[in-house]
Amino acid sequence: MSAFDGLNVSRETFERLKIYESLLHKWNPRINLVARSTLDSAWTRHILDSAQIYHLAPHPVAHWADLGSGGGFPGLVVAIMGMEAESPAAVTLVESDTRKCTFLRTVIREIGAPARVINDRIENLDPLQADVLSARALADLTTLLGFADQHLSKTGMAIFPKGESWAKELSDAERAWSFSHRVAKSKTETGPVILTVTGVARA
Ligand SMILES: C[S@@+](CC[C@H](N)C(=O)[O-])C[C@H]1O[C@@H](n2cnc3c(N)ncnc32)[C@H](O)[C@@H]1O
Repeated sequence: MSAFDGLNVSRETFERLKIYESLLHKWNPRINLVARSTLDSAWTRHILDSAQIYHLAPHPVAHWADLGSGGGFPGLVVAIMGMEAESPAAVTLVESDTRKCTFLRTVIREIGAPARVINDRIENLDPLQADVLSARALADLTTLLGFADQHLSKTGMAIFPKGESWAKELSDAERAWSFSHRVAKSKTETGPVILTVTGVARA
């Protein structure tokens, strides 16, 4: 499979993602944006893995917020993929690490992506009122649902990729939160899933 297959995007979007990938390779030795062991397979492990999250959202989306973005996964991939259809129209990336924020702003500027970066802790922010909220490798589901309660609009959808312990996280979270969910299998790995969650409220 070539890098272009598996994505189902235009040549222009593909070229933008390739610029992002090359900046990731350039910056990663100085700032640990992704684990060094995953850099050689960054296209699959990070870019394709994030691209599948884009397709799970109910487009068109006005405001997408990505929490704990790190090197931009999935939020910056989502912002780049959405440029042609203008969905999402705006992306907010929240990241507490200042050096990672500098990287994110550099990629955004180079590509002209419709994203802004908030360099702060999630807990400090006023409600973002996002239509879609994503977070990859940030926290357990119970904690993530607390963030969704704070930052997702009432009719919004949260999208959380989860590892093999997802079923246990789900039953733990159901003790503290009431919500509806769907489970989609990851297309890039066997075992992990992507949870889409709506209607989050305290149980
Ligand atoms: C394990 S990394 C995952 C990064 C990215 N989402 C990914 O999947 O590659 C978690 C990121 O969340 C950031 N982070 C952790 N807690 C945070 C908080 N409370 N507010 C904002 N950022 C946070 C960390 O600085 C780190 O960059």
